[in-house]
Amino acid sequence: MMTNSVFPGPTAPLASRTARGIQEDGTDHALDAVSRTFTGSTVSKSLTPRSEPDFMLAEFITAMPKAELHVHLEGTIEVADMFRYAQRNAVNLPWGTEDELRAAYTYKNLGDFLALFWQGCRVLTTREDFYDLTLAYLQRAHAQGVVYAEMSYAPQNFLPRGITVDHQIGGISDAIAYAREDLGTDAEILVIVQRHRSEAEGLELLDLIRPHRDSVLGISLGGPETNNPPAKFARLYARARDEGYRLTAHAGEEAPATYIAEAINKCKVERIDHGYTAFQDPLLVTRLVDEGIPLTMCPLSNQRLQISDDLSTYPLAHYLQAGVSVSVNSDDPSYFGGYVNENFEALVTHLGIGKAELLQLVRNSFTGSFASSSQIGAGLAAVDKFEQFWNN
Ligand SMILES: Nc1ncnc2[nH]cnc12
Ligand SMILES: [Zn+2]
Repeated sequence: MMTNSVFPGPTAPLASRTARGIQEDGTDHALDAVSRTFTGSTVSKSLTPRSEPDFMLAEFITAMPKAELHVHLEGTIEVADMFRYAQRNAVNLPWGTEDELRAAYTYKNLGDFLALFWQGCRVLTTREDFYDLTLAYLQRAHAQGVVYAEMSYAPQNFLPRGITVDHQIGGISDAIAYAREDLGTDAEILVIVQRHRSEAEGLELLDLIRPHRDSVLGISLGGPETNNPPAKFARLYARARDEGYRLTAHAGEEAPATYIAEAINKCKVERIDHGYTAFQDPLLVTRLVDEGIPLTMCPLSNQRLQISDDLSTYPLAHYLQAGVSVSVNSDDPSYFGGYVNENFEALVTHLGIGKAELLQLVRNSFTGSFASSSQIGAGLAAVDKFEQFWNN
């Protein structure tokens, strides 16, 4: 299939997969060699964070085969494309120039960000827009070594403007088919139910997407978290489970750990998006390990939304050490200053993690996915092969 996109594809070249060897700096970055205590939101550690990721480590990050499990398609509109979509669809934007738009990308909190994010959604209108948006993300993800992506999007961002789910899911699915064939990157759709809307509206959404059941792998809950607890959607999740969807929810992004426990207990989710605040309840962290419930964490998002004011105390290190299946993801990459690899690089820079942790994180990205067991096996085998290749 040929793409009919009017947008230029991303230009980032695939990093060489032939480069070998990481220069260890004498300090082993393996977590078990590190003394870490975790109290409240503070991780103290003996490692010195790097001022920036080593060149070779950045190359290692790009070359690692990986899955991305938490990315909002609407959050992948690049600044220049925002203006192109707006022009093509005759949508007025409140920003006159790309620089003005970029200057608006500072957020006090999640609500502040969502107000801007919803403005951005207004430029997407046609089936072709959804196709172009999805393909542009998958090309970028492919260039970053992503071999499998679970891409979220919220149909309720578009339904009030009369944009049908047929156009939305149709455009996204066509781009997935193209990327699978042309890039070899596989992808699935997760539909987000907006938590500030009623459960009844969410149930109507389940009715609307039912004809596309085969194109949608799972359901998540997104939007403003505080005062919109998961239990509000318990019936919706029960129905989604009956219909065979895989289940996840944003929880513990800005709200306390009780929201994470509630998503697991009341909505029976299999995975948690973010889970940043899990550290507030050590028994919950143990439960995540014991029950194998993964967290899809997004460091740059948490930093830009002022959830984590200092990535050198980012709790991912603690969760990884405790044995939680935590993965690294970009959330809304064009709004938060980086795609998945920039998120990995931020962890190297601020937490001082090294190759062993990076490999564990990408293994978790496959085992924590909703892919079939054969796809997960293939992803893990690709990581094993990569590790052997790199070590020899
Ligand atoms: N970070 C985020 N949290 C909740 N809902 C979102 N929708 C898009 N980005 C989101
Ligand atoms: Zn998210």
